[in-house]
Amino acid sequence: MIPQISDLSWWRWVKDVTNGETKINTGVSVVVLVLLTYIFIVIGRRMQRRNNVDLRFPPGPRGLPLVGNLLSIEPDLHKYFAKLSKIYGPIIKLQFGRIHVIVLNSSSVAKEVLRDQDANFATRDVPIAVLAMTYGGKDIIWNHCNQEWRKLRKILTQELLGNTSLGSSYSLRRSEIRRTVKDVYGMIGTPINVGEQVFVATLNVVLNMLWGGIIQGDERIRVGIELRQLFNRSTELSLRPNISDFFPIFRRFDIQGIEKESWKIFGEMDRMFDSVIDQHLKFDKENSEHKQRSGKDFLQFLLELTETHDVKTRVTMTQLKALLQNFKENFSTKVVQISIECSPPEVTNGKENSGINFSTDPSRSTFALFPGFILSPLLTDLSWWRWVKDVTNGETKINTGVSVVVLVLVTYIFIVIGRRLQRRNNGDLRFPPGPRGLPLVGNLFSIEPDLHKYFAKLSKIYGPIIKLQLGRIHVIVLNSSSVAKEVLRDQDANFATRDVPIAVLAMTYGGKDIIWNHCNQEWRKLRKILTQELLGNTSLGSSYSLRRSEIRRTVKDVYGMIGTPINVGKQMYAATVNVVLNMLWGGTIQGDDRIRVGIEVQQLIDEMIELAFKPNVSDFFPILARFDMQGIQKKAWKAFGELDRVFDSVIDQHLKLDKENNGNKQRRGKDFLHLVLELTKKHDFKTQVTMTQLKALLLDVVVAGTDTSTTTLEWAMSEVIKNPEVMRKAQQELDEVVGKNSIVEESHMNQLPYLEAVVKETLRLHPAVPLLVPRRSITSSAVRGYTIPEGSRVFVNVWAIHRDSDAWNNPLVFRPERFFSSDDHLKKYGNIGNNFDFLPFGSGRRVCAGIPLAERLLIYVLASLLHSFNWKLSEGEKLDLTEKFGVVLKKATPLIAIPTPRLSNLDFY
Ligand code: HEM
Repeated sequence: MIPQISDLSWWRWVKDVTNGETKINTGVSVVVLVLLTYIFIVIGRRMQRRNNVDLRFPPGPRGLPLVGNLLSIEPDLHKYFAKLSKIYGPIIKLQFGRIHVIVLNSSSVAKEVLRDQDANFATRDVPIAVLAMTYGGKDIIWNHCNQEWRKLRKILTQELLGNTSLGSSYSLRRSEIRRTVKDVYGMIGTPINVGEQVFVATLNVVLNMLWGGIIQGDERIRVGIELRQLFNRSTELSLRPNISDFFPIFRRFDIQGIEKESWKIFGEMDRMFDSVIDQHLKFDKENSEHKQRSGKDFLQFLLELTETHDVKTRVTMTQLKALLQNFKENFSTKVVQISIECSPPEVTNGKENSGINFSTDPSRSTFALFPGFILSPLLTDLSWWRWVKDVTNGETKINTGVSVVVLVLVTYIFIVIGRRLQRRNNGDLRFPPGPRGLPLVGNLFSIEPDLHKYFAKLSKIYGPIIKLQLGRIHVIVLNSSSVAKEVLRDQDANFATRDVPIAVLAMTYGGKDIIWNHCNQEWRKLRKILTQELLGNTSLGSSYSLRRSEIRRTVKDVYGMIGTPINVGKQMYAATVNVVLNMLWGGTIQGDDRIRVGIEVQQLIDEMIELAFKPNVSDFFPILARFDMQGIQKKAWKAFGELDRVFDSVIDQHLKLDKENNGNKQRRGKDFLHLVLELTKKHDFKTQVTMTQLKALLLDVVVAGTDTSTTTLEWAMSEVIKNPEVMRKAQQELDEVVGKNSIVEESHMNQLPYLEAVVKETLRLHPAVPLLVPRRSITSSAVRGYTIPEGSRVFVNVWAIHRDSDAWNNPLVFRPERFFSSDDHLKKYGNIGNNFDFLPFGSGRRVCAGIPLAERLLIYVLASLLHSFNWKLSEGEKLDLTEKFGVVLKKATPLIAIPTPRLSNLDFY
């Protein structure tokens, strides 16, 4: 691709040829450039659209270019959507400008979205006007599903609207309701505006609960009226369709003045809240010794929370005011009017539409000012277009040549200006800092192969959170434990999906496994099966014999090579793969057959991991995906097909064996395959597993479990050999716990704290997955005050966090003892995933699902090798600890070491 761009010979024809000189013909070049750009954009969009066809969007009416369905929607949206659903079915898609709109019209699809995929749909799309009026969307209604939202919601539902609190504010409600009844009684026999009466009563009740403890009488009524006006204006503005929402590039023009008006209302409302708060604080100061006297209203309660030192409940002044804002729904006239409309006819004395019919009065309808009405004059009045007429002969015929050029130029200018504006707008959003990239490719050409080190280097310049642009992908890298905590704990739900590379999609049954699935019901089910059914204590206990036999075989194999240099990594790899495969289907295939299948699976998995993480142009520029320029997708499909056939054949063997041994199933011992095949026969939707899901599960265990464990073991052996004192202490512990007249069993694991510390220290200094498995942000959010755009690929640089000298003493030194010392952070260790200085298995809901097996396996293998043998390097050999970056951080050169036996009883080998 690069040579083609730099070879500009094709460009030379643009030279001015009329006088034979080599000067560039500027006029022609500009037109050609514009035309090419236009053609490129049109083709790009076509291809993207074709690609999207594969995605299969929900059906819906076709829209116009640019505006989509904006001009065809009807004012009563709810009825319009219901009408469409009769044609297109219960789930429909429309396009409002740049916004994809999805409408769910039946309870079953609503259930799928609101219950099964709740986490994915739990944020809101904040209109620009609302953003201005809600402290940047910091209230409960508009906030993302983050820690702040959780805290505010908890305060509202448990503290303010909890049973006790509501009970104690009953007198405030009662007095207002009684007053309303009295007011109505004063008007009996005469027509009254019921909506107005209900509204005043509601307003007074809510204000009394909010700050009735301090502000009373006329002052409260004045504040109430003012607030009511402000709230009504703000509700009207936030619901008014805004061109800036549909076409974000127009935002800076604020064509309808909605944003300006919103800021004005917000300013007035904020001042009003400030004044009420000031009155409260003043009152508190003056009556400091009699605080209880006036009873606790909500505001007083919230103000106390601003002073608490407990971060879990402390609220900032902004959050307090955002919470007060949320009571505005109680003031909305809309609510009252709807309730009246829904009342039986006798309430309104049989008169329909008594001036307050919300849905049929277009002047009051929310959608009366829909952009269709704003855009249509512009689009229908085409007089501005008439100058394109051919004026040379006075006729009114359109001059096609001129029109095409003008159209192309206008489109081009429009696109360029649009992009500029968007870029400037993005400036307001304040993305995390990072190195400047080139147009189109971003930072693709400046990244270095050892990504973890490159990111760590950048973080020294730009700080703990950085942004890069790789083609079309926004890449966010978190390099410190505190930002990692903000993302993986505080905003876990928003970062709990993964960005699936195209090759992975091909190799994981369309991303249907645990690792790559979205955070949906399928993922939850498979994860539960893996962690509870397959890796639960009982199941792991009953598969111990399968692990034990493999480890004993490895010890025997090593014994066969004593005194000679052996490739430790290779041995570890064979041991781990055999253990994992034995647990997967050791009860099904045995002997040579299992070894043959093992080798085949090993090769395929190696190939698949390499393909999955190879930089792929199709990932960086999705419109090029259909060309598969590097042939990665093709290779991925091939490898996947082969592995799928292996899985099918093992499953077939299992089913055949089942048939042959009908009624005698227990004989074989329960391997994973047996357990999951049982689940395919279930009729309970919650636990039933399809064949595809079964194979996706097998795939995950092999992919996630083998390379990570092998690599960690090779690093651990390297560090132990490099630090003889560590080897001595570990062996001493083994001799004390196991003794030299016995062999290591898994039951010893809990009594080997030093060896456990060796494993932890290995995972700290050489985290197997140095950047975790990248996450993807579901919606735009703020981290450390920076905007993380929706759909960003997020890397957590665990390698850098584990070497941070603020968290670790002498971080580059291998010292297992630090896990016992009180001065190092890891005295807290034990809570994997909660200590953000130590994240070898990640954290949050996507934390590694294989921790119980990984822990057992790592300590058990290491203990067996150190208990049975002494290890040293060959004479003159130097230990090379250079890393080789990949999704799994391996040793660049294999560890070659010589084992010598430690146990005198040959039966132990
Ligand atoms: C030394 C051993 C291992 C290490 C260091 C390790 C590390 C990790 C890491 C860092 C992640 C990503 C977590 C995140 O995004 O926050 C992960 C995910 C995962 N690991 Fe492991 N892992 C190991 C062993 C295993 C084993 C033995 C299994 C299976 C039996 C396994 C199964 C998984 C699965 C299924 C996921 C995806 C979880 C999800 O996305 O919900 N891992 N692992």
